[in-house]
Amino acid sequence: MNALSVERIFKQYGDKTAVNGISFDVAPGEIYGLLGANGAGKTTTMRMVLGLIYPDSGTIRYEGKSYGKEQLQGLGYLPEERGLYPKVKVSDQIIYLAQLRGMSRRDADQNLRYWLERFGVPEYYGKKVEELSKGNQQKIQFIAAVIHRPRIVIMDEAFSGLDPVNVELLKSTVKELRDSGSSILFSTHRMEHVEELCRNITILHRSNPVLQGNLKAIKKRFPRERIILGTEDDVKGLEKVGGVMNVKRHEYGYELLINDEAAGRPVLELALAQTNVNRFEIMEPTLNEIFIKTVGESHE
Ligand SMILES: Nc1ncnc2c1ncn2[C@@H]1O[C@H](COP(=O)(O)OP(=O)(O)OP(=O)(O)O)[C@@H](O)[C@H]1O
Repeated sequence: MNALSVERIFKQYGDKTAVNGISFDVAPGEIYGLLGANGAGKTTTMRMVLGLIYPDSGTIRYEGKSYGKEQLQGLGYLPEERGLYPKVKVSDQIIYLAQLRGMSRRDADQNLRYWLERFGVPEYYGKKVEELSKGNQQKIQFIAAVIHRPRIVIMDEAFSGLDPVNVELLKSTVKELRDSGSSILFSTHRMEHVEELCRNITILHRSNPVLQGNLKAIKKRFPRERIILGTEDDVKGLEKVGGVMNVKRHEYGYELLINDEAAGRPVLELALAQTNVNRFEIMEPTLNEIFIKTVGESHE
């Protein structure tokens, strides 16, 4: 059974449609990517999933059931706008939040200590939030979202404002949550994070779902338009090969834009006839390229 099933949800604010009939399913132990430009409808969708606002129509099911107290306790939320109390001690507010979600004080305390250790900051237990840097406050916000071991975690821009070391730390934690069976609905503008974490995605554009499905399958549907050619020396005549649209010289060799994958073989043969080739790859489109194409095209 799906952890989360969203079926044709709509949300209107006055005459502005914020979410126009989006459906998707998230399996247990899956990280699902919700993508879209600013204002596309991601946060509104997440708020509906969280039960903070109601859809005008459509249904949301949590492990097959509709929203109730038990579902609320099974949800965790990392909001885009961080919402901790600056003057309150980390331990007081995290334990309070965990208790609101049905956890005993003792378990909450134990979990909080585990997570602070996990993030390498056990000394924050007794500190006020305002005493921590922005990035470290974010770790505490992350702990607030997962302290009660929710089965479904909703993360809006989970890694924004973090340095690269802490991005890696939180990323590994998100994978750990997934591997322990939690389902994660994940929104971000950082496509490389989606490529690394998400199995299935929805791209929203101006409130509408415009591209949806398994990320690997989506990538197969888009043509390969780039060749990476690693060479030791110059290669002459690459721009004359049929199907080659553009040739860029880099430190490592060449990057070629092509309009036909069949250009690959003659490009490789031409290079091999002139020098050693240490890398040759007809690249899959990146999610970033797919995103720009999709959103650009439907914009037109
Ligand atoms: N409470 C509200 N009242 C009126 N309009 C709203 C409200 N909430 C959202 N909207 C509108 O709905 C649309 C979708 O907004 P939403 O915040 O869901 O986008 P988003 O994809 O999360 O954007 P971002 O990436 O900038 O966070 C926007 O046009 C926004 O202005």
